[in-house]
Amino acid sequence: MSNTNIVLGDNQFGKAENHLVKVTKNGDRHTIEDLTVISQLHGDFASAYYDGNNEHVVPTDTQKNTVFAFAKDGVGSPEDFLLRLGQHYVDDFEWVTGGRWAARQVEWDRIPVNGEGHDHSFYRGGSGGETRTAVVKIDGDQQYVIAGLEDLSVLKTTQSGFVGFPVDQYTTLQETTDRILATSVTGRWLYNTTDVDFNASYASVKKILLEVFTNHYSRALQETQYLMGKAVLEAHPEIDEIKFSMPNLHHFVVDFTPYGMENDNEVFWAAHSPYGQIEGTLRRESLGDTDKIWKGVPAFV
Ligand SMILES: O=c1[nH]c(=O)c2[nH]c(=O)[nH]c2[nH]1
Repeated sequence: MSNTNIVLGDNQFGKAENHLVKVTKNGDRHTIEDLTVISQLHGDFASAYYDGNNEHVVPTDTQKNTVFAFAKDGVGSPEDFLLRLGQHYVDDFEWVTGGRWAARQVEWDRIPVNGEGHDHSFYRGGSGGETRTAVVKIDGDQQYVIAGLEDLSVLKTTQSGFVGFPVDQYTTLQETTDRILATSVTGRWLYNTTDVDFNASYASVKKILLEVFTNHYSRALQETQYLMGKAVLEAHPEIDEIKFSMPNLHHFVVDFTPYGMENDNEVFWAAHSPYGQIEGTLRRESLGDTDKIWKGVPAFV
């Protein structure tokens, strides 16, 4: 006989997709911060689920309002903003023990006019088309910060190959020592402290990812991913772990022989799907189990 007792397991609730744009006006010179925030609370909410008793239920509408109200004092960095937001709930509502707050931030760059960035007109920035991400989790007196980026598009036209793979009856792939390597980097990294200049750290991690992508002959996207993550951890002692998901965006050399022409790695068919999906975690060897921290964070492996 199966056990028919149904009990409440993990739960959280809040407001998603709070799209916030903060304009900071320094005279005529304006700046923009554009982020989409989700707020979710953890704590003693069992009686809401079991009995419809809402006395502990901080309304999702209030959580939405709080996101916008907190932006009045400026955002600064998504990580600091989420830490401030999250700690407010833990400090002000005794039955809230923690939660998960996350943001996706896009950049706006000044439109250049006569060689100068315009005061109040902007266009979408992010040189690689990426979106910055941040997640803050609070669990009692523990604060965890996971920063990241999504869809940083990179491509190199040579210095990449793929040889030495096993061959079976289904293998048609030819070995190559010269191919296009293209991917769209999604990564998240876990800080071991909150005492960080998060904007500077983000800029540095992005720079390292881009530099390492360029600076070696890639024998596989797996190797390139490892080198990118290793370089981040070596340069940033405040980061303990980094996770990646990278599509291998195949560029196939178009066969020109039916046209009596040669194609010397010049014309490619950029296939959209299917694509390889290369995922991995790089971490300090001494690091303990972090599964609890990553739980509920949109991630990969
Ligand atoms: O860098 C690569 N990694 C793979 O795992 C793989 N598999 C494949 O077909 N091409 C490639 N390229």
